Amino acid sequence: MWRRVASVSHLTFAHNSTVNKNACTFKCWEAFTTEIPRKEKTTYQTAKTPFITFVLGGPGSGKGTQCMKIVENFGFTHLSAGDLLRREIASNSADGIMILNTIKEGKIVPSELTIKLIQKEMESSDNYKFLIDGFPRSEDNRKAFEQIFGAEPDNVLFFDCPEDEMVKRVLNRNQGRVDDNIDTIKKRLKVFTALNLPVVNYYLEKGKLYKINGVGTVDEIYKQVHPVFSTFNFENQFCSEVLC
Ligand SMILES: Nc1ncnc2c1ncn2[C@@H]1O[C@H](COP(=O)(O)OP(=O)(O)O)[C@@H](O)[C@H]1O
Ligand SMILES: Nc1ccn([C@@H]2O[C@H](COP(=O)(O)OP(=O)(O)O)[C@@H](O)[C@H]2O)c(=O)n1
Ligand SMILES: [Mg+2]
Repeated sequence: MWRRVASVSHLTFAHNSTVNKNACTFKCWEAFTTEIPRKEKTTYQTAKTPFITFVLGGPGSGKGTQCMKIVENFGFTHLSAGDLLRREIASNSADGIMILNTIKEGKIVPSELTIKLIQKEMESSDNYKFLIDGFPRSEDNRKAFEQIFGAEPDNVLFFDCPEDEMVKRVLNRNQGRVDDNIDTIKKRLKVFTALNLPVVNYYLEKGKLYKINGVGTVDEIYKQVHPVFSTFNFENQFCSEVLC
């Protein structure tokens, strides 16, 4: 029988990443000593190192839709940067108006703000597998994430979809979003090409990018996505050190 004894602000990042322990959260679990005698070796099950996937693609390329399927099949926690920003607007926070105006213009919200929202979600999660959807949307987003978290993603999905298909999907999305109109979509597509594609190329050069053809049915597209995750043995992704 296991019980959670600590949830402190450290997440240990992937084995191949620089570790900034102050940025994150880990959970440790300890056996009830009354019920299970302590063994010589260790009685601790250490936290699993976070597994981070960035999910990139233009507006309407299907990021959110495919993330839902990855969640169902692989138990990831889905963090959509856009959803977190919209939640911030809805909560009437001090930054709400600025975020709303930025989204209406199809521009990028200051990186520190978006990262703070992502970080908060990760710290309060019991999970260690995260899909970070719609982030990083610029080189500034990417560099700020690396600086603040001291870590890089384990892998990056990129949904490659022609503009006319993306426009069609966004205009039919019907979620009442302030940016799902033709004027804002045109601006978002320009921002995507100018600011997000350099991030895609950065991860391509690093060998971390999985380019997915974003045209086809949801299931056809997911058939390309599934093998990206089925090759990982998540169960063995433990911390390399004893943390508590
Ligand atoms: N393969 C697909 N074919 C047709 N429509 C799709 C497909 N994938 C997603 N959609 C629809 O397109 C819209 C945009 O998808 P979404 O997942 O929200 O994209 P993104 O998060 O990249 O903006 C949604 O209404 C969604 O239901
Ligand atoms: N990293 C991010 C992600 C989104 N955003 C803003 O939020 C908007 C909507 O993002 P989203 O990811 O929900 O959009 P979709 O690609 O899902 O259509 C973007 O157009 C940006 O204005 C941002 O500023 N920075
Ligand atoms: Mg989305």
